[in-house]
Amino acid sequence: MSEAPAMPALRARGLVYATGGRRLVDGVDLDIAAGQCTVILGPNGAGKSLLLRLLHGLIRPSAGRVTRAGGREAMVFQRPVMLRRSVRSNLRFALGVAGFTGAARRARIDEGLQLAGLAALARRPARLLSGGEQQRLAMARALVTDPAVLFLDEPSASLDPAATLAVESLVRAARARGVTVVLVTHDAGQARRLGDRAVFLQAGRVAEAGPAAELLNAPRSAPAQAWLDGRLYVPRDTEYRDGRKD
Ligand SMILES: Nc1ncnc2c1ncn2[C@@H]1O[C@H](COP(=O)(O)OP(=O)(O)OP(=O)(O)O)[C@@H](O)[C@H]1O
Repeated sequence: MSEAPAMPALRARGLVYATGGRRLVDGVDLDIAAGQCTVILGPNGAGKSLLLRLLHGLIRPSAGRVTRAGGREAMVFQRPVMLRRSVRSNLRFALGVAGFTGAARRARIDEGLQLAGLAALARRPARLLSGGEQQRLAMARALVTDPAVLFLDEPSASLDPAATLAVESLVRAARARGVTVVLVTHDAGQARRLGDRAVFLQAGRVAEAGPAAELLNAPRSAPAQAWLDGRLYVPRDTEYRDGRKD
């Protein structure tokens, strides 16, 4: 018996983002599997953050389109954006924007404090928390609104190893709740720990996509192989300014 393939949470077709005459995202076709964690990998400047913003709808594509299965979406950035209010108020405000009121909101505030491990600091101004605590709060604030899709742009890039693991356990909590996670990371170890699927971007294009374990353990494309080996990938037809060729 053949199973009907699950409807993707997001589908990008022919996605282009061009500015200043450069195609920074250059014809991306991608299905983001529902309920899974997709990691987006690639070197600096490959277009990972732009692709994430296009998928989330924060920026408009120059060409192509994103279709979505529906539901609420939330995004967490590398540097958490905290309101100048208490930890509790940050949760309260996000829940209000998402339409939760009354007892349901109060219950979710408590849940968020537990998720973030910040119940003891509920009344503290959020901006006085450590970077790791702020990022846990940002993740919990996103999760308590029950998003269908959670976009994460290098959520642990500025954090130490312990704080990174705390953020990763919140990603697992999201995944366990059935949230579709799309995670941009520079950390191959993190991609291995969290990724179900992986997409490798190079110069705005998908160089390779597939199950995360396969892409990370046995990459087929030269750019992904070079990145995993810690080498600089230089396309064969690259011309150097001094006239030498690769
Ligand atoms: N609004 C913009 N206008 C012009 N160029 C931009 C804009 N946003 C990003 N870029 C450029 O587009 C390219 C891709 O940027 P992007 O931030 O998506 O890369 P990235 O893969 O996330 O990189 P990094 O790993 O360094 O964060 C870079 O060369 C960047 O300088």
